[in-house]
Amino acid sequence: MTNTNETGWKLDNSYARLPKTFFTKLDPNPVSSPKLVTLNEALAQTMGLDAQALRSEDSVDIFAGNTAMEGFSPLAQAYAGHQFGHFNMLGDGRAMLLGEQITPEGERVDIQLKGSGRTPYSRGGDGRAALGPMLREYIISEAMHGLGIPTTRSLAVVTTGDTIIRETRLPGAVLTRVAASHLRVGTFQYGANWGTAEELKSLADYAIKRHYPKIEGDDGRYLSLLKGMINRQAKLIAKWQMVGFIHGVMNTDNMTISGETIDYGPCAFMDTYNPATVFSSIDTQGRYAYGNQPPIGGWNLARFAESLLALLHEDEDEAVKMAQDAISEYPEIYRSHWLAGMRSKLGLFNEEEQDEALIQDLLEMMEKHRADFTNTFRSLTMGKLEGTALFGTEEFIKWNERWEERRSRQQQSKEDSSELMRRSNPVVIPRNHRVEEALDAAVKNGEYSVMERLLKVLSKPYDYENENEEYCRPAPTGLPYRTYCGT
Ligand SMILES: Nc1ncnc2c1ncn2[C@@H]1O[C@H](COP(=O)(O)OP(=O)(O)OP(=O)(O)O)[C@@H](O)[C@H]1O
Ligand SMILES: [Mg+2]
Repeated sequence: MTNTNETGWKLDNSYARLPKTFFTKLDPNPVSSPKLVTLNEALAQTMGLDAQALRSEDSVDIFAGNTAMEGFSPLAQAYAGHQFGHFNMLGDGRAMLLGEQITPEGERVDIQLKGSGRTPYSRGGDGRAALGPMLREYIISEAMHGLGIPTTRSLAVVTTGDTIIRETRLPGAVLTRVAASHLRVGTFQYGANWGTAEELKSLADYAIKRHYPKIEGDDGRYLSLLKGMINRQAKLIAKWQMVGFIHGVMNTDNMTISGETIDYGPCAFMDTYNPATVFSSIDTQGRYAYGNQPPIGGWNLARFAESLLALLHEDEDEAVKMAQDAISEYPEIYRSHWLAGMRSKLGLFNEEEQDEALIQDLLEMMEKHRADFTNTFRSLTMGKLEGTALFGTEEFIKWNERWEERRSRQQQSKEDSSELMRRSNPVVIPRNHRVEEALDAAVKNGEYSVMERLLKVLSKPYDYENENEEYCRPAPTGLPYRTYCGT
């Protein structure tokens, strides 16, 4: 047990007060020689934690799961999930929830270790994680935060000193993840399938209290929870589409109730615009391709709705009807978030009926001419029409005239419109080859400066003052980029 007062930990564990079916308490699961390799000082500060104290041996032992914090017993959460459409019992097979930090702002955030060893939900797995994938999660989640997209955060990575065995032998690591919570659609699916109606109700009320407090105590709160989730997920997925983020494994256990992006396993950012883009080596059917993310979000929300049926109405037919009515609104809700995002990317404030056609026409040309997604919008923002064959084509020149005309048909000035574009079109994204370069240096050579530099650039992705040209270039063409779940 470690006394943690000096560090600034102010922990609670409200999750442990839920019915016991939702978790299993765990003992620490020590690793041989933990070493802190990266610490998110800015995040630590917003959480009321002292960065210096977090570097101490005692803190590193906490990050490694070697010791528990005073008065707290960690736990593994139970959940289920549809993985590539197939329903399974899952749960934290390689993670433990340490507790919830109450920040100086009064917010409650989960502190969870990922890669911390076997749990009762590990099935055949070793409960461990490799250094590369944990650093990758750190980089991409922090990049998402920089982009202004709701996401779990990364506080620290420690190496364990132990080797883990995958296709090769790899250095083991533990990531400390910070999240609004780790409640997933899969947590509700677990509650609906393996819990009693009362237990499911406790879970739903708990989720409402943490994430939808405005509806707490309302009579129709479970339907409001469903509608709130539909809106948050529609908004989240629209934001992913705006920056070309491909999650890669949108199973229902990887969709949060808070509306944060979670699980940075096989995700990656699209370079050349093509809705069929898939990076994950296991997604052979393209289920989670860029262009499929919006409908898959709807599919997952339908699974969430199913898990709530018992709470929606005592009459089953009535409950099904309520769920269906809510779910049927998702496509339109998503579309309005997507349109709003795309209008901003094109510097448009007001709404005109022809806007969707204007946007679709640009996207179609980008696909045809294999234009880089991020750099096309960056060039449009800067008014520097170079860098892609698209800009030289007659069809683009015509489109450009239409766009200019459309921009002039609004009250706001051209300068305001450009400013909106600068806020909506990132200059830098975590380019796949840049991420790989940073990981290579860290994992193979223990050299973290490449990653630190990358993180710094990614923390200000809309900074048009420093163009960071070398971080903007797409990968040299070669083999298609492949990602792996990293389990
Ligand atoms: N090495 C492992 N040992 C035991 N269980 C594992 C291991 N890797 C993954 N799992 C479990 O397999 C399931 C699906 O894994 P998935 O890749 O979605 O999650 P994850 O990356 O481990 O975690 P998270 O969703 O929390 O980011 C989860 O229940 C996870 O805990
Ligand atoms: Mg997962």
